[in-house]
Amino acid sequence: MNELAMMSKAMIQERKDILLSILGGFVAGIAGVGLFSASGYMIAQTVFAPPLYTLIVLTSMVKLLGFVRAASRYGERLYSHRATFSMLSRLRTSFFAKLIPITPGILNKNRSGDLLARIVGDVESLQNYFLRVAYPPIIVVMVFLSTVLFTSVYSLWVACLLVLGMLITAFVVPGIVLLGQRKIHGRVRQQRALLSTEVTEVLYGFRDLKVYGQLEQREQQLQQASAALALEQQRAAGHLLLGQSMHIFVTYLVTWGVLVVGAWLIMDGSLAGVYLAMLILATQTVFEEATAMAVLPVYKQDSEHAARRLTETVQSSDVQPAQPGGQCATEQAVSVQLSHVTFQYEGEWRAALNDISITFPPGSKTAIVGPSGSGKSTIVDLLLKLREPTSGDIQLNDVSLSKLDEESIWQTSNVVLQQGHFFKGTVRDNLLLNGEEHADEQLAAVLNKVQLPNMSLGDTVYEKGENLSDGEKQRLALARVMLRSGRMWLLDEPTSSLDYVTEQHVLQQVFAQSADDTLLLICHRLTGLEKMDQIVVMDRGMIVETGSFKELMEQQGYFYEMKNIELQMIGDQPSA
Ligand SMILES: Nc1ncnc2c1ncn2[C@@H]1O[C@H](COP(=O)(O)OP(=O)(O)OP(=O)(O)O)[C@@H](O)[C@H]1O
Repeated sequence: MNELAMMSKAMIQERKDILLSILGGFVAGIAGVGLFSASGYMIAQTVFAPPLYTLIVLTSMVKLLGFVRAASRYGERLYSHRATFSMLSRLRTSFFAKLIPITPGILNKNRSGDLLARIVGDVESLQNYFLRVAYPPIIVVMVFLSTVLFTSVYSLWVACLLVLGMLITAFVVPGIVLLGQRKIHGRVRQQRALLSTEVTEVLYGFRDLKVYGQLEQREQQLQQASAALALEQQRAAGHLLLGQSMHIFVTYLVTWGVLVVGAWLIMDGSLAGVYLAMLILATQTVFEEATAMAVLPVYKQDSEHAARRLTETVQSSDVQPAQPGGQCATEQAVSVQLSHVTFQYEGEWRAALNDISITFPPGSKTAIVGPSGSGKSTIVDLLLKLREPTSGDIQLNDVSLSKLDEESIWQTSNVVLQQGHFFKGTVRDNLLLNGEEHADEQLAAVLNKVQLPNMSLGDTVYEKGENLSDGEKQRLALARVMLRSGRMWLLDEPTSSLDYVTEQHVLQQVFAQSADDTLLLICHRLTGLEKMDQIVVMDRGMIVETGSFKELMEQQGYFYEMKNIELQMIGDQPSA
């Protein structure tokens, strides 16, 4: 199965532990068959009052085999689980490595709860592929062939009966299990993803659901999803039980068969009666060792389904994984050039950006303004290589983004996104997100610059910055960015929640620090734009005007109208 190629690759890397676990499993299986055969033989021998030394040898053998069985079973479990956990860790690492560069595309398509279920549940399920699908059959076949060889020394009929029983165990029972399994195929996984999705939606949207009076209804949906998952889990468990029960049935059927054939052979004189108990116990033990075969199809399908969902996740994105490329020079301010850039979100009928061409010279300060939805934030996403343009080219320092390593772009960028994320921890943790070293004095100074003098570095920040006001979050995001040394500033509405005075003070600090750098400021408010080198006015994915504040006001076009409306709104006199 193609989807499981990643699992096979991981297994090859753990081949030493895998070989040791197969060896351990084989020795444990053989020792088990030997142990019970020797016990059966010993019980039968006691009837004939054998010499003491015979009993001593048999008893010692039973004890020794018991010890070997326990020790090798322990070894098998130890190495197989060690291999499994190493494989899972490799899979997780490679899955995350593929996932991270394509995250924007993935979040477009998957609900976060479903994604969570995939990342945690599906990767975890793959452990069953090795532990219950890949290596147990190898051990079963080896132990079984050895047992058939052993029984054939005493009776070919018994050996044939074992082969017949094993064929039923290996093909008929799993076949029946597989038929039923198709019906419940993947339903547990789907229900789990659904429940995870419902839980995240309720957690994220708790306040809105409460205010809109929808909480009770969503709680009911949550309970329904939980009940549906429990039902599917019950069905799946029942199905597993059915497979195991059928296997036990076959085991006893074959054991009875050996008893009948053995009795017949004894009467016939072709088998010594003392061996009958030994053959019966050997049969029962070898079939017990093969229990894994009955549930193998269930786990095989489950692992395939999990692998398919994981493969789909990392394939289903409009963004290609990054190819290592050139480095963006950090010692100089960055020049940015967009040439005929068009971008369309997957599944959208309208382009978010339509044939945009614009240059931001090194060290320039540009404001991008325009109505909501005009494509301003999309430009930032494209510049950060979080998305690829549908057509056209973007160049940083005259090098196409497609040739630049995205890490190097991020390193040279000081970014404040519209919805910056804050992590559970302290203010210090959230400031030091970039991994750079900064003394507490530096951190406190930067908090001062963004007008957060009362916030101390040890203050707790809740997940998503729940305990901070929107204005505090924006100032903390600006403080975070001011600790970086990038030469390209991309600020997407960084002060939209601040009052005018605080906004001007904070922006002044940002402009002072970025004096020699290229800066792009996306904003709705048109105040304070006089000092920008260039203002880009956007509407419906297109650039409708560019120029300095003075030029645009003189043109009396789109920007002039916007400015007048703003002045009227705040009760100022419209411009002449
Ligand atoms: N993830 C997405 N999937 C599909 N369409 C999107 C996505 N993000 C944005 N869009 C659409 O792309 C267009 C441009 O969005 P963008 O966020 O760039 O606008 P904006 O000018 O930054 O808006 P705002 O000022 O409200 O932040 C909008 O029509 C929006 O609906």
